[in-house]
Amino acid sequence: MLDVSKPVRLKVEGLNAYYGESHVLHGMNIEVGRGELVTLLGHNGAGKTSTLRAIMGLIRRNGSIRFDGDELARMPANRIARRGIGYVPEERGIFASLDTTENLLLPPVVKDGGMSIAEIHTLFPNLKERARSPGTKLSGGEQQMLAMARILRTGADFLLLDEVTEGLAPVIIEQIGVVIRLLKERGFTILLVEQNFPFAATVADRHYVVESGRVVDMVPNTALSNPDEVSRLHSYLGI
Ligand SMILES: Nc1ncnc2c1ncn2[C@@H]1O[C@H](COP(=O)(O)OP(=O)(O)OP(=O)(O)O)[C@@H](O)[C@H]1O
Repeated sequence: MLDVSKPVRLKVEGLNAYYGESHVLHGMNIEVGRGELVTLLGHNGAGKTSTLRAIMGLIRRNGSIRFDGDELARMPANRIARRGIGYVPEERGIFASLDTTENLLLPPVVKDGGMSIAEIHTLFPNLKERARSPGTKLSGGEQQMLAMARILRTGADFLLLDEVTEGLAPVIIEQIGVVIRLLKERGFTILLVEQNFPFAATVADRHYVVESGRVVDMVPNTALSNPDEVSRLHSYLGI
């Protein structure tokens, strides 16, 4: 259940989205309360990434996307980013020709309260050590940390994170988990797309299960102490 003590920041209702003629989201419904961490789980091609893209205005969509009381569904992408929503795409988007610090400084600041470079270096010590390394020389884990870090500098306080653990070693996944829990403690609100369910269960408040472009179930993380709930979730995910 949505924690009623937390005001809703994001309310997606009846969201449809399209790539050209291809209709990929079929009435998605999602709510994320202030300070919550909510995941989108589901098979490849279920529509998780497309949901994040539709929220950001990067693909054609209709339906309702209320964010902090404003309707985003008809807003262009550049205005949506300025509302304080930070998107970390699966492909990370690190510029190979720029070094770590140049990549870090690239996205424009959209809101007060963003992290300073010093704070970012405390959170991600690797990025300090690698400050002058070109993007191409960073490991997958360092690239992922950089992709998250540069959004934290912009002042965005609502994060859309797409598969931040994909292809990373367990020790790096653990570090990313520490950072995500710390961000939550600092009041960030996070919508996380994950294939790695064991990881998702260590950071999330609730999980939405996505199938064929719609939400088919919602499971609070606290319910996972019940083995029946775990096997229900596993059966959706084919674990
Ligand atoms: N650029 C694109 N052009 C056309 N169709 C696309 C494009 N990107 C995704 N799709 C289609 O949209 C549907 C939803 O894909 P989406 O990437 O949102 O799924 P996902 O749940 O994020 O899975 P994955 O983990 O594989 O990214 C799929 O049928 C996919 O083939």
